[in-house]
This record gives sequence, structure tokens and C-alpha cells, in this order.
Amino acid sequence: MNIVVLDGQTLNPGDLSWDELGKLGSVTVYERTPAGLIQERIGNAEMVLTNKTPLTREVLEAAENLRYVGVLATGYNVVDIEAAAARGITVTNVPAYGTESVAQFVFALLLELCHQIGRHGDSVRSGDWAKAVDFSYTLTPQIELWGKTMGIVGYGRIGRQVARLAEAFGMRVLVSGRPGKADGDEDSGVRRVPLEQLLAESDVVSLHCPLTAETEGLINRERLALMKPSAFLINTARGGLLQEQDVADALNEGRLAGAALDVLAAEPPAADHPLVHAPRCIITPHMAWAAVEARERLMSIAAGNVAAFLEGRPVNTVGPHNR
Ligand SMILES: NC(=O)c1ccc[n+]([C@@H]2O[C@H](COP(=O)([O-])OP(=O)(O)OC[C@H]3O[C@@H](n4cnc5c(N)ncnc54)[C@H](O)[C@@H]3O)[C@@H](O)[C@H]2O)c1
Ligand SMILES: O=C(O)[C@H](O)CO
Repeated sequence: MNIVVLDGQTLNPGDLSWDELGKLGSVTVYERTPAGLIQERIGNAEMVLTNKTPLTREVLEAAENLRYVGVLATGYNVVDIEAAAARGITVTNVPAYGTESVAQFVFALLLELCHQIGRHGDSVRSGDWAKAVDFSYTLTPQIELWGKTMGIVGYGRIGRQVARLAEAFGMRVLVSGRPGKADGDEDSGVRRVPLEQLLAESDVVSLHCPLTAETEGLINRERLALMKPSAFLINTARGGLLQEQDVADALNEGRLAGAALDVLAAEPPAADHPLVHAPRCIITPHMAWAAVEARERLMSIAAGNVAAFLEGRPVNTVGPHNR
């Protein structure tokens, strides 16, 4: 069985091994695949693995032998799943490998917004403390989380772990899920509310829903207007959840206290991206998933997905049925 990995570099920059996958077929790993080469590299392979290389309807329809797409990620918005389903191609993702890593990263971002540790550390390194007259100084207001409200949009695996950490910080937790869907039970202390109420009452809004036709552009000018001007927005899910210019405008006009974003709609972004230059906006390069512990789990679950498919009992399948 021919297995083509279209963009293996970010999962395995050299510190992991492809051997587990190699036992299951003849594997070709490309570090990355530019748009113009996707079709050619899939060629007549039966199985393709992708992290962020898009598999559009056109690509899927041209790949005559393709029977399986393994997404090397939790978010599978890079695959046209309707087109895959129509062609009978099985698509799997890797759920839960990075739940704890991503939730931890949410708090790394939030604590940076609250304390601006990097900026204060730089100030000390550049000699400001040595020249100071007092034993203590701050360059930005310092913010305590205890008693504040965390609003979690998308109460799945990562959303639930963020809720646990928020409660450990003494925060009140509001959650909102898919409109009209139950999405499982609430945990004690967590209150499920409509999105509009969550936006209006939260001091921190953290996004954890997938990018779908329903959630694209979810955080737009109108919804930002519901948020407190003192609130922080955190996005570790997908950049497409934001109307990015609207978020940049809210930051530029002082209608939002800060944003911390691990994801943008286009990655890497253009040098003149409006959020890259917006005030009080921290942007990290889509790295919340990247702890070696999480990538090891991802690699192992991805190989398990391939093995299960080859044994005729696919697991972790995703498709229009998940929507
Ligand atoms: N930055 C990173 O490195 C990184 C790493 C892993 C995952 N992610 C992103 O995080 C997302 C969430 O991951 P997860 O493991 O928690 O997934 P999950 O499937 O366990 O949870 C997603 C939740 O969102 C809910 N949801 C769907 N549509 C919604 C809507 N319209 N409004 C509110 N909620 C909605 C679902 O019902 C589900 O409960 C992934 O889809 C992926 O895009 C990012
Ligand atoms: O969805 C995911 O798992 C992350 O974005 C890494 O690709």
C-alpha cells in the first residue's frame, strides 16, 4: 500500500520517527507540498496523510486510487469532507492527542496578557531595574484572574480542559456549544449560556470550536460589540473563526483590551496582516499543539488510524456525519 505524507515537517522536524507508519506500507514523506504539486505527489497512492495541505474537491476527484485520507491533526477543515464522502474516501483525524497541551497554552497566552512577563523581563535585561528608584515597578496594569469570568465557545475536549484550569484559577466558567445541540453534560460549576450572553458577561473569551461553514467568521463586528471593552479574546482553534479585520479594528479603537491568537486564517500570514501590527495583540505561530509529548501521541494515533483502516475497521473517522 502506497502512503504519501504531504507535509510531515511540522509533526516530525527530526525528533520523532516515521517507523510505526513505515511498518504499514510503502511510505513517502514530503516535508511540505506547494499547492501546484499536491495532485502530482498524491499520484496513484491509496493513502494520503496531511496536516495542513488542503485536499479540495478538485484534488480528491483527480486522485483515482485514493481510498484513505489521514489528517495529522484534530482540526480537519483542510479536507473537503463532502467531496471525500461522495467518492467513498475514508477520512480520519487525531482527536485528544493535544488536549492538555493546548489548554496549557491557552493559559500561557492568558497569563502573558495579564502580566506581560516578556516585556517586563526585557525591561530588566535592558537595565531599567538597575536604574530604578524603587524595589518594584510595572509597565502595564497587572490583572488578577480570581473571580473573573471565563467564556468558552466550544465545550469539547479542549474546552473542558480549559474550564478545569479556569476553575483552578478561581474563575467562574460560562460555556456555549452548537446552537440547538446538547453537546454532553455540563460539569459542576460550569454554566451553559447562549453565545450572546457569554460574550457580554465574560472577562476572557476562549474559542474551542472547529472551523466549519457554521463557525466561519463567528467573531465579527456585531459580536465584538457585545464584549466588555476590558475583555480578552483568545483563539487557539482556527483563524477562520474570526473576522480578522473586525478584531484588529476593535483593538485599534480600544473596544477590546487584548487578544492572544495562536492561529490565523492564512498561515503563515502576510507581513502586513492587520492583527500582526494591532496593539495589545499577541500572536504565536500555531504552536499550541507542538509539545513533543503531544506530537508523539499524534504520531502514534495517526499510525493506529492507518492500521485500523487497513484491517477494515476504521477508527476516528470524520465526515459530514460529524457536522
Ligand atoms: N492551535 C493548535 O495547535 C490546535 C491543536 C489542536 C486542536 N486545535 C483546534 O481546536 C479545535 C477543538 O479541538 P477539540 O479537541 O476540543 O475538539 P472537540 O471536537 O473535542 O470539541 C469541539 C467542540 O466544539 C463544538 N462546536 C461545534 N460547532 C460549534 C459551534 N457552532 N458553536 C459552539 N461550539 C461548537 C462541538 O460540539 C464540540 O463540543 C479543533 O477543531 C482544532 O481546530 C488547535
Ligand atoms: O488541529 C490540530 O491538531 C492542530 O492545529 C495541529 O495541526
